[in-house]
Amino acid sequence: AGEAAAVPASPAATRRALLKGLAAGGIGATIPAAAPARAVTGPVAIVGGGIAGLTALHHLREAGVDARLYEAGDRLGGRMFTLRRNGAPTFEMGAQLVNSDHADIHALTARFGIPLVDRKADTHRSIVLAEGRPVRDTELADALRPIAAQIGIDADRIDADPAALAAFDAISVADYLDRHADLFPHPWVRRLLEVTGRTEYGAEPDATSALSLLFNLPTVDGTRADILGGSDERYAIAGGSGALIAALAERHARHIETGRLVRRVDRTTGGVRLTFGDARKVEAERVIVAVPAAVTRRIDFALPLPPAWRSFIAAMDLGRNEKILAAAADPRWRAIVGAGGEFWQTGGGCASGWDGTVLGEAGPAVWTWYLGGDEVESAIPARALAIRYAHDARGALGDMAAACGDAPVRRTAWHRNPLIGGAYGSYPPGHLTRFGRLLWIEGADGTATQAAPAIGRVVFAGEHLSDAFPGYMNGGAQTGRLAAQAVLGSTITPLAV
Ligand SMILES: Cc1cc2nc3c(=O)[nH]c(=O)nc-3n(C[C@H](O)[C@H](O)[C@H](O)COP(=O)(O)OP(=O)(O)OC[C@H]3O[C@@H](n4cnc5c(N)ncnc54)[C@H](O)[C@@H]3O)c2cc1C
Repeated sequence: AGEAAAVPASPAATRRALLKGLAAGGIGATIPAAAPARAVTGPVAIVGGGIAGLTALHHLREAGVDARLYEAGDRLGGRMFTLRRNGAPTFEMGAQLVNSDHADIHALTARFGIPLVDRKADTHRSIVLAEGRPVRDTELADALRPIAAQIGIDADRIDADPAALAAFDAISVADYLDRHADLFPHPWVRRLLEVTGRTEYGAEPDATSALSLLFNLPTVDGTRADILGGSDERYAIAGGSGALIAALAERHARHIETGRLVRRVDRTTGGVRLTFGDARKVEAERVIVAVPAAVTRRIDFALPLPPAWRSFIAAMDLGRNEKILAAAADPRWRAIVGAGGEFWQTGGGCASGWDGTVLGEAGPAVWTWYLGGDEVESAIPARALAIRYAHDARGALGDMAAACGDAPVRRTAWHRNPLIGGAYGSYPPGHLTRFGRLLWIEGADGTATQAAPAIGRVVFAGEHLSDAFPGYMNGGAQTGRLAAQAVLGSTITPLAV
């Protein structure tokens, strides 16, 4: 559809393999024993009504378990939030894009009969603007080839030697790029790697492990380069990500309570007790805690947890990303990048953008400007930022300022939301070496080969605990499914619809 096929890469498989390497190499924290798989008899409480908690609820209810979900806010969905206001454009405030290998999201949407819209079906292009100048595809491939080859060599070393893996994780992206300064034919090539890292991890290059370079960053093959190797961002949920949340909520409405902030989890003789912000209490046999990484430590876990888990909870954090969403009366960028293309730039303005229109329904087009790391701290109001970014990107996208005109603009600021605390899992140097053995790892048959988040009566879920899909809706749904499996003591096949 106008763009060459993606360069084959599989960041999800790479990350899963690296985590298995950490476990095999005996590096990092000791794995607490997983809860023995045994059928649950009493009620199960689920804390957090994002996709992780809702998926856990769904699978438990389908298995006939007496499960109940408690969400602190007055809205379900967490970081999946399609904002609809009468008379205003529909804005996708959080997650929007679904990859081809996001099996749990594919399965859940199919289960509820919600189509996934193929964003790449029509003509589209990716444009890179280097210091204001559009870069041709072959020039991009030539510029990235030396550093991509070096990353490939390091990936092979890591595969062969777990100690090399820890050494690689110990340094930051900035350290790695400094070490290989001679591999950048132009300064903008390094800056491009830095901006893609900010976008994907929400952290500055000196605060992100060099391992991240092996996951989502550029791949080169012949004359073709992919900025986000392997993350094909091919689909969007028809009617917005909120459509899946609405379907799950409707199906299980009688088992969901909103406005229920859990402050404390403690032990009873037969199970656990949750204490809410208003001092009310409920008891359950097990609890699945599916709140974002950064707010897990606001819950008082007054029961035995392995010291490694206490350290993990203290260290878990989220990167900072946000969207500036600008509705457009005249989406003239579609003639340039199409509805499925994207824009990247180094040197000024916003690092990336794409058509963020909620697909599968009528309504105005929306452009997404995507900010990461320190960019989110800008105190400039959303509209002024949108105009500034449009001006900086005009060399690639044409007159965006005129396209968006006076149409509504929204800014998302997830890092300021006290129930969320950031965008998605962030991995500073050394973090995965220390805590990689505490994540879920899924085997080829859909069962967990590492179930460290299942600790007796408490089971943790959430995108930040996923082996292969952190930072994605799919990581939330996958860990919710694995948590439900741990409680049920039996396997749920992700592709069963
Ligand atoms: C700007 C942005 C863009 C993104 N884009 C994409 C994308 O294009 N594609 C993609 O796949 N992913 C994307 N993501 C990531 C995706 O949104 C998340 O990975 C996923 O939605 C996380 O789901 P979760 O259930 O783990 O957590 P959440 O959605 O954060 O849900 C956790 C819930 O717990 C609740 N909670 C917190 N504390 C308590 C408490 N004490 N008691 C009770 N409830 C509590 C919260 O209110 C929240 O509802 C994006 C995220 C952001 C921020």
